Amino acid sequence: MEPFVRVKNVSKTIRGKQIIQAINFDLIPGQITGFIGPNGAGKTTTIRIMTGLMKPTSGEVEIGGISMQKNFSEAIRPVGVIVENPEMYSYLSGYKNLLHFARMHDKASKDELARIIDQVGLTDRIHEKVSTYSLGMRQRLGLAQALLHKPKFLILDEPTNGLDPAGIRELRVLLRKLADEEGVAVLVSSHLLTEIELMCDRIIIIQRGQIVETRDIRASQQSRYRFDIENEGLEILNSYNYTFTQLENFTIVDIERDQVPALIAQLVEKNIAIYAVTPYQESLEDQFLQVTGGDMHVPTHTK
Ligand SMILES: Nc1ncnc2c1ncn2[C@@H]1O[C@H](COP(=O)(O)OP(=O)(O)OP(=O)(O)O)[C@@H](O)[C@H]1O
Repeated sequence: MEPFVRVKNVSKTIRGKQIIQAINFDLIPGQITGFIGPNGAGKTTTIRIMTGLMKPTSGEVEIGGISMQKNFSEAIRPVGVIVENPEMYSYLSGYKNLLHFARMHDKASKDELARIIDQVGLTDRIHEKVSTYSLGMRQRLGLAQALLHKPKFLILDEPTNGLDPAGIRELRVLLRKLADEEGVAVLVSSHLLTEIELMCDRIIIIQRGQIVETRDIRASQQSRYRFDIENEGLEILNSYNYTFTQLENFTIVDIERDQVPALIAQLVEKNIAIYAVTPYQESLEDQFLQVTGGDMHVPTHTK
């Protein structure tokens, strides 16, 4: 499918310091992409550029085929942004806040407003003042605000900060629905890898201002097998050109399920002892640490 968002060779230098370097990635309609990286890797900077809060030093962001750098007001139209602490008027009700934002953006009809409020699960409390809302409810109101102008691309920066497990689950279900039913392209940045793992179809890992990995996490979970075999087996894997990773006590081979019997037969033919073969479900945390080399923190952070 054609990407809806294209980040093309985007770099940012601030006061002589290169914060991000020639970043490239695409986002596809209907896909939820997780944007992860160690502290200070450049996530917020990239997101600020993608939402027009910051200009890139070079490169370009295209949304729906329109360059943000050439035609910002057109390009930003289909973008919905959810920030960590959405700005709300706490002395007004949730409903009045939404009406206010609806007037600012587009003319969402009352029916549409009711549908969005229902979608984010705030129908029962929408006429109460925002000052009485929990953090989770404010977050949902922020999401409703972003949904007012029917975004085709939704960016969420650390969306689950302060949400309880039920709130996180609700957000996950809602994002899935928006992606599946309305074809929204979603980008979620988060530190919580288990949450990204449950929520996303794809991950992009950024480290020291560069994209170090783009991976389809749904597919990758089904195409890796763990082989507990004697060491001589590794030569056989090499000779048949399998892609594999040798870990401490076992080997992970990148193969599809229907290739497993053939590999077992090849190993048996060469008299390699096989102790076990199991589908390998690597956690996102393991993948992340492998890719970033355990670099969870870059100490130069001065935000
Ligand atoms: N205005 C600025 N001036 C100087 N350096 C900056 C500025 N903004 C960001 N940086 C630096 O750029 C790097 C990337 O910052 P950024 O906030 O994009 O990272 P991040 O991946 O979002 O980190 P975190 O996960 O901690 O929020 C950091 O080293 C930060 O100190």
